[in-house]
Order: sequence, then C-alpha cells, then structure tokens
Amino acid sequence: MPAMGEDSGTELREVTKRYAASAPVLAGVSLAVRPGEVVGIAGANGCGKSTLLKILVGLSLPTSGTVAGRPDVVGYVPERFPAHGRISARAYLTHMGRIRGLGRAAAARRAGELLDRLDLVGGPGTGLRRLSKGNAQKVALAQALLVAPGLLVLDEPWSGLDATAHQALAELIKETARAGGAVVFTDHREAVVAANASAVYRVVDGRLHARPGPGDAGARVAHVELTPAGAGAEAPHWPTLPGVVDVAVGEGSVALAVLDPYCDELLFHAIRNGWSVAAVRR
Ligand SMILES: Nc1ncnc2c1ncn2[C@@H]1O[C@H](COP(=O)(O)OP(=O)(O)OP(=O)(O)O)[C@@H](O)[C@H]1O
Repeated sequence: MPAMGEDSGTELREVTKRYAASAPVLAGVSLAVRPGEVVGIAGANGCGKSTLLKILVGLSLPTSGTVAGRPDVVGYVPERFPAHGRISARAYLTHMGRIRGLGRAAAARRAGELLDRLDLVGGPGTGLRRLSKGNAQKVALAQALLVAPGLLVLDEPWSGLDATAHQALAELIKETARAGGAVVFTDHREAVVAANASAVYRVVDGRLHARPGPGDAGARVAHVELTPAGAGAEAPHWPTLPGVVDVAVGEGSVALAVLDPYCDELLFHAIRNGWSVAAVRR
C-alpha cells in the first residue's frame, strides 16, 4: 500500500467510536477522501455525522481504527461556531489568518474578500457577539478558508445561511476542490448533499453507505409525480425525505426525483400523508 500523504488524501480505516458504555455511534467506518473530491454525508439527526467529522479533523479520537494522511492545513467549520468575542469579524479573521502564517495585510485582504462574498450582514466591522446564527456561520466559513485547505470539513454548513451565502458557499467548495483540496461536508437533507457532492454517503446504524449521486453513471433515479388526494393532504418537507435529490412544486402537484432504492419508501410515505401517485417513471 502506498504511504498516505497530502497527495493521496485522508483515509479513515475501520473507525469505531463508542461514547462511554453506550452502543457504538460509528462501527467499522472506512472512507477515503481524495484531493479534488467533494464528499457529502447525509443521515438523520444523531446518526453520528458530526462524530465522523470530528474524527476526520482530529478533534476526537476513534475508539478503534485509524486516520491516515491528514494534510497540514485542515479547515473545519463546526456545527455551532462559538462567536462571542468583543472584536469585530474582520479583526478576528485577520488574527486567525496571522496564526495560519499570513502577513497582516494579506490576512486582512483575504478576510475582507471572504466576508464580502458571503455577504456578512452589517459588514466586516460587526462585533462577533452581535452576529446572528447565520452570520456567525459565515465567519466560521471564512476562518476555514483563510488559507487554502488541503482538507476542508464542514458540519451542516448551509444551516442558517441566506440565499447569497448559500450560493457563495457552493462556489467556495468547488474552488477549494479545483485547487486540489478535499472537501467533506454533512447535511441531513439528501437533496443538498446530492447537489453539492461528487461522492455521496449516508450514515445508517453506525455504518457508512456509499450512495449514487444523480450525476453518477450508475445512479438510478426515479421520477415521481404526486397530487394531493384530498383537502386533508399534508405536504411533507420533500427535500429532507430519504433519497430525494430534486423537488419541483407545481400548482396542485409536486414532481420529485428520488434515488431508486428509496422510491417505494417515498411513495408509501406520500400515500400515508394523503397524496396520490400520478406518475412514476424509472
Ligand atoms: N461527547 C459526547 N458524549 C456522549 N455522547 C455523544 C457525544 N457526542 C455525541 N454523542 C452522541 O452520539 C450520537 C451521534 O451524535 P452526532 O452529533 O455525531 O450526530 P449527528 O449525526 O451529527 O447529529 P445532528 O445532525 O443532530 O447534529 C448522538 O446520540 C449523540 O448524543
């Protein structure tokens, strides 16, 4: 086996994580993340996505198994960014940039550029402790990108972001991958993961399952059209249902693209919630 290094990516090998005496949160998880790859990890709340990311970046140690090939520069955005300092977003980021080896001017310039792209409400002079959750998330993203990371790890990065930042984040992920960085992110919404990742996984019962994305040659996607069966039909939050990769809501109907293995489960769920199946194309 070749020695792992920055060039060949980061690898989790048979990683198991057990907190105290409880059942393992992760059980024998193996994952290789190569430079230029964008790995999206979906899964229900509490299934172990954050735990997996913390092990990947080195914040948490596996109970057993190993992590190899982690590059020198790792950008990490935790699920909750503790933004409560008195200093401004720009001052904080400039300071972080200097810690990461940039000169003051370069750090300030990069901080300003990132906050501008992410459209920090109130501007870069806003104090950290006055930031809303979404704006704190923007600062968290900026600190992870001050220096081009070899590995960028993002825990539910879209949560709380407004439309401008949503788009900017998708672009920043692509740019990082194009520059040779590996990106790993989580989101509980299958559609968001599929839309932004080149490789899609799902954590179920502590295990990591590789999933086809809509762009993969082997992916089988079913197209489903549903209409409300009556006035009592409740609209589930379609994008978060397992396997859903695209949603188009029309007048009195909804068209979904769903990964084929999840199609029957989705139809069953829709019917139980008062919807009729108008068409299914596989
Ligand atoms: N430090 C800890 N000590 C004990 N249990 C923990 C710890 N961190 C996480 N857990 C538990 O491990 C399980 C997985 O948590 P984790 O945060 O990794 O899940 P997640 O998929 O990221 O969930 P969410 O999407 O809700 O953030 C949960 O049951 C959680 O309560």
